[in-house]
Amino acid sequence: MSNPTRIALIGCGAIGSAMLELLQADAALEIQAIVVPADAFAAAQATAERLAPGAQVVSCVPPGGIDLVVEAAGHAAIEAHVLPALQRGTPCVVASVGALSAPGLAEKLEAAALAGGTQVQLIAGAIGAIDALAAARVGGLDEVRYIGRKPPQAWKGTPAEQGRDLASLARETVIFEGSAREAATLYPKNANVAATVSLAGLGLDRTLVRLIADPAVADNVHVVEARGAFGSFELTMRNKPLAANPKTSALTVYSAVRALRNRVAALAI
Ligand SMILES: NC(=O)C1=CN([C@@H]2O[C@H](COP(=O)(O)OP(=O)(O)OC[C@H]3O[C@@H](n4cnc5c(N)ncnc54)[C@H](OP(=O)(O)O)[C@@H]3O)[C@@H](O)[C@H]2O)C=CC1
Ligand SMILES: O=C([O-])CC(=O)C(=O)O
Repeated sequence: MSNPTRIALIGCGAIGSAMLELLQADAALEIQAIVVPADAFAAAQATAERLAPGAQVVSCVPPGGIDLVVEAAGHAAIEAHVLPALQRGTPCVVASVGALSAPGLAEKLEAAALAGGTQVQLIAGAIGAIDALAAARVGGLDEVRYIGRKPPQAWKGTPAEQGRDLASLARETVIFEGSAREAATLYPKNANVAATVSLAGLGLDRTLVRLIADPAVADNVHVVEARGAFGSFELTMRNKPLAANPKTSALTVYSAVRALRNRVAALAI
């Protein structure tokens, strides 16, 4: 049997710890390091002892002995950890796709990957049909719309709280309408999907986004409507949120685990 792929996981929150739980079963994938800020060390150590006893908890991706980096931490972690890893030649898998809404960051990621002779992979995360959308782009797209609908509690700690009490919303309320770039910038923990849909499709500035707080739903509901030379599609996802973070859908965890498993699988799908 070949040596396992040695992984550095950035972030040990709702996504990171759920990934560790699932990856315990994968002999071909070995968590070598868990990268978290100093104030999250104790909690990450406790999680590592339970789910990845061989992993060291550190504040930076170790410069050697890592074959693959996976980010599940938030936008700031891209500049801090993903760019340097790419420059060193380590491939990276990224969940915080909304970070690419910052001017110049996509170009910096490409330049770092080119300099390191490696690749950065943006996962589909909480949304589906990214393969279909990216393929449809080849033939030309006319319009792509994305609607993100979540329960009011999922919008806590975001600009959606300005001028309204989320807890007392009686009916669905549009909290944002605009471009995917603005959505991903204003809602870094809630609009990664908006960025992913736009990067696969019409781009951050031409993708129309509506975000809704809806007391009538319990799931994170994502709708994509696309039209172009290929024809059209409408996609609705009703994702179960993670108990540890209602902003985040469980599918994001499965998408990240799938990305890692596909990197070592003899047959990938
Ligand atoms: N592509 C997609 O579909 C989706 C993407 N996401 C992205 O995934 C990210 C993580 O989600 P989730 O796990 O639910 O969030 P959590 O807040 O539960 O966990 C984030 C973790 O990352 C750590 N962290 C924060 N900043 C850094 C940093 N600079 N370096 C290393 N670790 C850091 C946090 O530490 P501490 O506790 O100290 O802050 C925490 O351990 C989100 O911020 C979002 O950007 C989320 C949902 C869907
Ligand atoms: O997990 C989800 O449902 C989507 C999400 O938070 C995001 O787009 O950032």
